[in-house]
Amino acid sequence: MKYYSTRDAAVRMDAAEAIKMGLSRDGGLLTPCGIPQIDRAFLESLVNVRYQERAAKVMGLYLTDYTYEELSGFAENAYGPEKFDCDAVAPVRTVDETTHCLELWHGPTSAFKDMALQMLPQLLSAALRKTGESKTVCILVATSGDTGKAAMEGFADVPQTKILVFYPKDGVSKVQETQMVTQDGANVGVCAVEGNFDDAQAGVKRIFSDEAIRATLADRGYFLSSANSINWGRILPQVVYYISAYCDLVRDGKLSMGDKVNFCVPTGNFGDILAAYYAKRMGLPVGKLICASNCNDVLTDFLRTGVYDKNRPFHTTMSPSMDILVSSNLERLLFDLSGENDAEVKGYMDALAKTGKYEVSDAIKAALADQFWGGFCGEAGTSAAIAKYYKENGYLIDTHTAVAASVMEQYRKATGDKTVTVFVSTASPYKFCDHVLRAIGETPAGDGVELLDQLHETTGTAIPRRLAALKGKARRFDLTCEKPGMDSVVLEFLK
Ligand SMILES: N[C@@H](CCOP(=O)(O)O)C(=O)O
Repeated sequence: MKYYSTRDAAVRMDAAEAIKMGLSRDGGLLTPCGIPQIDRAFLESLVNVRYQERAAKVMGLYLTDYTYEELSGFAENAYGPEKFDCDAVAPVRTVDETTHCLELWHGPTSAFKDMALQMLPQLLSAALRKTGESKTVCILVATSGDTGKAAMEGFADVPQTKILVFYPKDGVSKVQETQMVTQDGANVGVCAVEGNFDDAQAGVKRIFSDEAIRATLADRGYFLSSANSINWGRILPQVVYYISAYCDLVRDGKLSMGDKVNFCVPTGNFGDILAAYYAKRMGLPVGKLICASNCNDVLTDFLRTGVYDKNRPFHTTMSPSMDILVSSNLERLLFDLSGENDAEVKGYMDALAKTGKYEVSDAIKAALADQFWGGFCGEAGTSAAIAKYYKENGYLIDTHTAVAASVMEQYRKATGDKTVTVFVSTASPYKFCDHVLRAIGETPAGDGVELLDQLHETTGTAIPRRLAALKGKARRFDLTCEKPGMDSVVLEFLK
């Protein structure tokens, strides 16, 4: 399987090269040339096997320059009991007969990003070997809260790698910030940016395409790559859990093989819901893909009108990981829906860069309407969903999951669709204790990690082990920069 760029389909490379590069030189996203198809027999073969085996089999369809033995070993390392607090890895929890929740936060940093970021460092290390690379790779990350910590945890002390994370100052939760600034590892760095996530992401992309910076770093023995979902090595491990959830529902008698299921995904950078889209394109029986946003509702408007317009206020919300107005992975979706038309996609992206806005073709609008449904939920609705699930189901969910739960209800009301629906739970409620406590009627007595015990004592739920260990952990990083200063931070980090 070869990979090409969404902005230049003439570019061709193996998976190892694509994972190593992270982003194509032309600014496009590296994407598989063709989507492998799975059939009923393939799905049946996964029903009664462990998550690790499902992961190796699904990823093997795309990573044809990696052996099954390699992928299977990586999956064992990534998803073992020393990393995940649950044997099922990504368990599906039943809420009622037609509603299930896919819990993706049982990994070391309590967010869904672990599902890919426990895998990506292994894929990348193998890619360095396979391509005979002698330079050290520096992973640059922009985060709105969860990716940064998960990437640092995955890459900490991995040989031939360094990792530098930029997060929006005042744009992540206190627990998320504490997780990042206390990270262990000799090869890690983190810096707050005076701006929002879009500023941090734009800065990272600008540095990637700056030839002068690349040349300077090459002289020093470094090259840059990404651990954001612009890297294909981030998306692919995420495809696995949609297929796995389907297999669990069949195994547990909640679905018959071949029945359709909807997925409702809390969405920011569009990587997670894109993974669900790829699972559907591969042949997984999926009905609607429900895209849930917080009050940064650019995707809701886009899915309803075909006009993407980021010229609107940026809101800082209680679901910070979704505080995004430029959703990078939409580009891969547009590439697929346009029939891999690189020129068309490049046109949309150029317009976005110039005017902050583009309108897709009628053909793409029709495909979006057929496959997706978009909705958003504001702050009051998010709190109400947390309270409802806790009081009615005894189920404690975080602020991002609550957005998905609320939008799923909106979808059902608007359409009357009775299809079995899985909403995706992307983070532990313990990462957002203050908002979760308030939503269930408590007054937070403190801030950040001080609230872990209060949430535990109020709800009787378990504090994730690694979050509990943050209490009293010393801060290692205290760096802040202005937006234009990100370049200097990179050059200083890689001196
Ligand atoms: N929600 C993210 C933002 C970056 O998204 P990614 O999936 O491209 O890494 C975060 O938590 O940082």
